[in-house]
Amino acid sequence: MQGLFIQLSSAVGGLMIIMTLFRDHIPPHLRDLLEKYTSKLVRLLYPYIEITFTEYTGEWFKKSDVYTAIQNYLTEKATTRAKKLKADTLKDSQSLILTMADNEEVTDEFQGAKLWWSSNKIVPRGMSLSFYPATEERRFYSLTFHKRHRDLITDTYIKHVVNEGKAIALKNRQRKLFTNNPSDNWYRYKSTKWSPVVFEHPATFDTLAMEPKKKQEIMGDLKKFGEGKEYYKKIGKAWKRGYLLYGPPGTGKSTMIAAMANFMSYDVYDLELTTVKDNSELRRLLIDTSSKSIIVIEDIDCSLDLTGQRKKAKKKDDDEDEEGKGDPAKKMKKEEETKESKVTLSGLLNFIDGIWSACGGERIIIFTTNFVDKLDPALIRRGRMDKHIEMSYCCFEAFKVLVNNYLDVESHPLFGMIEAMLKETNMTPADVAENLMPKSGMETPDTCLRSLIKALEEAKGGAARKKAEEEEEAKKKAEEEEEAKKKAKAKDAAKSIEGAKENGVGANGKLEEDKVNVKENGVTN
Ligand SMILES: Nc1ncnc2c1ncn2[C@@H]1O[C@H](COP(=O)(O)OP(=O)(O)OP(=O)(O)O)[C@@H](O)[C@H]1O
Ligand SMILES: [Mg+2]
Repeated sequence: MQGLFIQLSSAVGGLMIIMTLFRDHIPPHLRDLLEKYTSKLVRLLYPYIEITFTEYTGEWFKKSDVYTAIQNYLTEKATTRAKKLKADTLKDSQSLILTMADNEEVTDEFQGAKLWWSSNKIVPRGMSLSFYPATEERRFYSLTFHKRHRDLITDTYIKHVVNEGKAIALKNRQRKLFTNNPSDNWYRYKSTKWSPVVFEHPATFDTLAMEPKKKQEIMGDLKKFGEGKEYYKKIGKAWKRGYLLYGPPGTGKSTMIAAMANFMSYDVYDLELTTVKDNSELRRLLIDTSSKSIIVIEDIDCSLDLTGQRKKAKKKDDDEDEEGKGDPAKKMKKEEETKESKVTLSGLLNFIDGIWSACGGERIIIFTTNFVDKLDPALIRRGRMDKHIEMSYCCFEAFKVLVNNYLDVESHPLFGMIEAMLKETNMTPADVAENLMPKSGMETPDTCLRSLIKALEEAKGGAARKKAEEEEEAKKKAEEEEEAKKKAKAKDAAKSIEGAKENGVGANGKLEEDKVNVKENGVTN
């Protein structure tokens, strides 16, 4: 069968060559007829299908998203398979990349089907006015495959290529860190709600000091979330996840956020709540964030009144307002004060739970706090903040990560001593890291570790001193309270004697006894 196909193909090929060579000698009507039937024959015998993807769509200047996705997809294949490559920079990409050179071909395989991709360009002859940017060249990719794979390619493969290409673009893109602008500037010329800077934080889960088990659990959770599009759709839940990071200062909450953003290849929106005037501004800001992003509110207990104090403060204002009715200076002051953030807990909860939270695809929301107990339970209940992560003082496992990061040391005879000391002393990873970091460039790992031991000893001594001082303070306070109680009792007793005297109680009765007691002890029992 294959032999027959080859023979027929060469016959048709021969016919086409003859036609090209003797084109001018063939009468026009016969030439048209021959061309028509030859192309019919070619279509009949040629079992391959070709699809082209052009760089620009019908709209002016609009680069085709599908073309860009294919370009990204083929870039990965081309670097290992193509013989001719060209260096290029893709839009929003971090670095120089190698793409397929023009007229180059790479092969691909998908579920047993073999496919050929080629990159082509047409340079139109002669001068013409064009709306296409830069040059006159029109680039396109051609995909060739056997017609028996038609359904597989058109239904599944092309979608797969486009999705893969988009994922590659996402991974390689220059990520951004956004901070919110005050709303007074939102509608100025060229102004936006968020200001971006390039996000290049080096923290990763590898460099994060934490128990490995806990770290793995968080990474697994994030991975599951990132791949959970269909799952969230199935359970009818908005594709978002909330994390609450809590712990003392310097335990790595901000570092963890950076590591999460790098792990997921997400942008970060750092939301400063104190510059947001009210709930509607908050909503406008949040719906202006893009998909695949982390929205961070640091120190949530400081930026928002979550403990009911806002209501008290407001009530006080109202009282003052009543008193100072008609006073223009007070009125102005009040107007100025009301300009401050009026974002409420319910406003924040509405966004987290409400239908807006489902706009624009996957999002992670992270709150951090130093004082988890201060937070309103409504804010941190499961479902809102799906995962609570405690960032704690440095344990030995975390120390091992830090010592490896800072000193390239995996084991050392001093490790045993440090392990024991870390169990007894609370020291944050930030402090451990600070002590491990070589200061003058003359230190060896040994001297750095000894300096950490010294710091741990001091911290332990300091903690013991602090504890003793606290105990002393508590004892003193208890004694003072006891003394005050005694004095109050004596005062009461003296008062009752006076009262009894006035009422004429016998001079030798019980009252006389009490009087003696008061005189002698300063107290009655
Ligand atoms: N778990 C950790 N792993 C690696 N480095 C850490 C860790 N914790 C702290 N550090 C180091 O200490 C510095 C301070 O940490 P970070 O800013 O993440 O603490 P934080 O918990 O956010 O503190 P705060 O509550 O004051 O905001 C970081 O720059 C980092 O170098
Ligand atoms: Mg922080």
